[in-house]
Amino acid sequence: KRHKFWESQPVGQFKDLGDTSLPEGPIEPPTPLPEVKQEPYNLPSQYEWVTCDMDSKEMCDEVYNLLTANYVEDDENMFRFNYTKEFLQWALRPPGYYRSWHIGVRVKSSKKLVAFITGVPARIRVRETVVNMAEINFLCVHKKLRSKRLAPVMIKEVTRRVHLENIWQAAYTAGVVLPTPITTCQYWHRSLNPKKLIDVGFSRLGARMTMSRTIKLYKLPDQTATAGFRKMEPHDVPAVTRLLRNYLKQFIVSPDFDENDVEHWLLPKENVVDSFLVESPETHEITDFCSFYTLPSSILGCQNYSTLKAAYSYYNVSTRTPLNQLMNDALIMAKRKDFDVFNALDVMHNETFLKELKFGPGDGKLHYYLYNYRTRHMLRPSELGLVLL
Ligand SMILES: COc1cccc(CC(=N)NC(=O)c2cccnc2OC2CCNCC2)c1
Repeated sequence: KRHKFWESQPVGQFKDLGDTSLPEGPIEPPTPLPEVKQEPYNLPSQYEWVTCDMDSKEMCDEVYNLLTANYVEDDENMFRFNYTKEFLQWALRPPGYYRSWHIGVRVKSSKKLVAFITGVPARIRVRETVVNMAEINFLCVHKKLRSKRLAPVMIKEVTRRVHLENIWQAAYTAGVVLPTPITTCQYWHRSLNPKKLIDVGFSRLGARMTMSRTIKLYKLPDQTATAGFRKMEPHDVPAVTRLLRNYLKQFIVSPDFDENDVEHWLLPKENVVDSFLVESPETHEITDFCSFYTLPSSILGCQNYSTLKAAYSYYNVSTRTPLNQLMNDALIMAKRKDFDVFNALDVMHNETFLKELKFGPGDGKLHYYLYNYRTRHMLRPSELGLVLL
């Protein structure tokens, strides 16, 4: 399948895959800032660019409504991501964010928001090199405007605005194969509310399984098992930052989080992100950490339910508590918070708990990409320490 647009971009090309003579690192050098295109790319004449100020309630509502009706669906078009407004405000306003990287496209006549793409700044380490990157996300074109080639010009425009801030690399994921993934992850699901998951068609009753047997199979205790397991609090930020930085060192690609980043991305925020840690009752040392973010999905075409409440595994660190026990406590907390399913990718050490804690494989893959940065080889998912929203 020809990738007309991507073959023109500084990304690893399929034809270069075997070529080990190509060094790891930037594919193209930075452009001198005065030479970066100063004016926005041209849109088809009936459309105009709009910078989406997520602090504005009206703008946030418009973005939410566009995504709720037009964003990513599963392969069988039974579910569509339903990011909440508070989640979008959290995801798009991390330390050092640029409002100009929250880009919308309006119809000039009706002023209707019909497309969206975003970037947020992130320091990402690749082996020993920390690179200032943009994390690109929420690329969405209204269903009625698909295959009008809007996506390429939106990608070029967000790239131009990122270049204006002297940033030359980016990280993004997609459910489709583009030139060229740095790794391809399998996603897994752990049922928390199997009856609802079967009712809405997310899961199927196993062969030779009754509903009551299935409910019993996925039943979880009411109480967590780990002594010292508790919700993360603001005063934990320095210790959690140390724990997480030390743990992420072992992966080839991972965020280079500082205390400001940890405060933003990992302090609990209701209906957005939950995080827990283990504080040793004897020494009061923080020895383990687990977290998950809240990303509901709309259930398309179902009478009884309209929303699937899903938790997505975020960053987890185990140095004293066995990872399986730590993650089982995370499942117990997710169940207590009325989540229907707990999702995870096979990144970092997740493989160990996926099998043990009754996760089932999903029916799709998530591919990770770097823009303008070549890695020597493709990574195994277990070498990746980066979770994007
Ligand atoms: C259950 O509702 C869905 C609604 C839309 C798509 C999918 C399947 C899917 N594409 N899932 C994932 O991409 C996925 C599965 C497990 C963990 N993280 C994931 O994606 C995250 C990270 C990338 N941006 C979307 C959220 C499921």
